[in-house]
Amino acid sequence: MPESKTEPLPSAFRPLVDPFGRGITYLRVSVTDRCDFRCVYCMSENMTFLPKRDLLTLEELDRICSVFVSNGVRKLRITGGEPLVRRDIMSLFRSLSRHLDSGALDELTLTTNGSQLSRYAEELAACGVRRINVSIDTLDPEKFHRITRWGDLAKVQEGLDAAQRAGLKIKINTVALKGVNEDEIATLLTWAHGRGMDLTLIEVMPLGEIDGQRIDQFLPLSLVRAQLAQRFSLEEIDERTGGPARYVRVAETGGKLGFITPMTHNFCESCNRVRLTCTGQLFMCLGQEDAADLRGPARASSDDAMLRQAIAEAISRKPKGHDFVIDRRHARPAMARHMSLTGG
Ligand SMILES: Nc1nc2c(ncn2[C@@H]2O[C@H](COP(=O)(O)OP(=O)(O)OP(=O)(O)O)[C@@H](O)[C@H]2O)c(=O)[nH]1
Ligand SMILES: C[S@@+](CC[C@H](N)C(=O)[O-])C[C@H]1O[C@@H](n2cnc3c(N)ncnc32)[C@H](O)[C@@H]1O
Ligand code: SF4
Ligand code: SF4
Repeated sequence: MPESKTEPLPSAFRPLVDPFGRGITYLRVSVTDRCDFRCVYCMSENMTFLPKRDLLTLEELDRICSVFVSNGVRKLRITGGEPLVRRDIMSLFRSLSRHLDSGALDELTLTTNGSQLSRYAEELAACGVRRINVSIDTLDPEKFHRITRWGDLAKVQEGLDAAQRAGLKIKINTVALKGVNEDEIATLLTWAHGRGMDLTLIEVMPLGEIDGQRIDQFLPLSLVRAQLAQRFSLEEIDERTGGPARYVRVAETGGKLGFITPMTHNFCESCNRVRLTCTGQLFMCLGQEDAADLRGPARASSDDAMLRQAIAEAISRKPKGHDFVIDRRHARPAMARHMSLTGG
C-alpha cells in the first residue's frame, strides 16, 4: 500500500469534543465484517457478509484514521470481525505506525481472536504495536469449539506463544456466560496471570439477533466478582487504559483483572470513543443506531476538508449513552446490528 499523503497538520488541529464535553481521543476501526469464527454471542451461524466492493480500501481507512489523528485521536484500535483475516492488513499497520513515530499517536493496537497471531505477531511488534487484546472464553478445547463454532483453541494458544515471543503484552478478553464458562473464571484468571497476561471480563450485550439463550446466558459481573472475592484478594486500583474497564489487582497472582459492565454499571459518562466500520460508517455509540457516512466525503474530494467537516458534525450528535436492555420483556435487541460489524 503506498504511503498516504495525509499527515497530522497542526494548522487543521481541532480537538473533537462531544455535546456532553467528552473529548474523543479513541477511534476503534472495524477493518472487516468477516471472521474465521462464528461466536454464539457475536454472529449467527449463517452470516452473510458485505460485498467486498462496499468496503473502504486500506488506503481510505488509513486516510480517515489519519484525519482523526490530526484532530486529537491518540489511540487507534484495529478490530472487526477478525482484523487479521483482511487481506494485506499489515500494510495498514505499517502505514499507521508513522503516527507513533511522529508522536501524534500514543497507541496503535488490536483486538483479535488470536487465530492468525502466529503468522503476524512479529510484524505487529515491528509496526509499534505493544499491547494486544485476545478473546478467549474457555480453556476447554471442546467448549471453545462450541462457543466459537469454528475455532481451534490449539491454534490460538500457538498465537499467544508467538505474540509473547515477539514481546507483545497481552490482555485476555472473556465474555462471562452463565452456565457456559462461569465455573471457569477462576481458572482463566490464574492461567492468564500465570502467563503474565491481564484478564478482562465482559458482560454480554444484546447485539444482533437475541434469543432466549442469550438472555439465559447473561451474567452480571457483580456476581462473578463476589465469587472471585471469596478466593482472591481484589485490590481496587485506579489504573485506566483509555478503555471502558475498571481494574483490580489480584494480590495472590499480582496480575490485573478488569470488569467491563455495560449492562449493570455503564461507563458512558467517561466515553472517549467512536467507531468506524469497514464501509466508512461512523457510529458515535456502540449501543445506538445513528451513524454518519464518511465514505462519501472521503471519495468526493482528495482534500480532507469535507471529511473533517463530516467528522465534526458527527461528533456534535454523539449521544449520552446506550439503550441496552436484556430481559424477557425485551426479546428483541436494542440493536439488530451484529457486534462484528460495529467492531466490538
Ligand atoms: N458498551 C460498550 N462496550 C464497549 C465499549 N468499548 C469496548 N466495549 C466492550 O469491551 C470489550 C473489550 O474491548 P477491547 O477491544 O478489549 O478494548 P478496550 O477495552 O477499549 O481495550 P483496552 O485498551 O485494553 O482498555 C469490547 O469487545 C466490548 O464488548 C464501549 O464503548 N461501549
Ligand atoms: C467483535 S470482536 C472483534 C475482534 C476479534 N474478532 C475478537 O474476537 O477479539 C471484539 C470483542 O467483542 C466481544 N463481543 C462480541 N459480541 C459481544 C456481545 N454480544 N457482548 C459482549 N461482547 C461481545 C468479543 O468477545 C470480543 O472480545
Ligand atoms: S467475537 Fe470476534 S472471533 Fe468471535 S465471531 Fe465475533 S468477530 Fe469473530
Ligand atoms: S455505550 Fe456508547 S456512550 Fe456508552 S461507553 Fe459505549 S460507545 Fe460510549
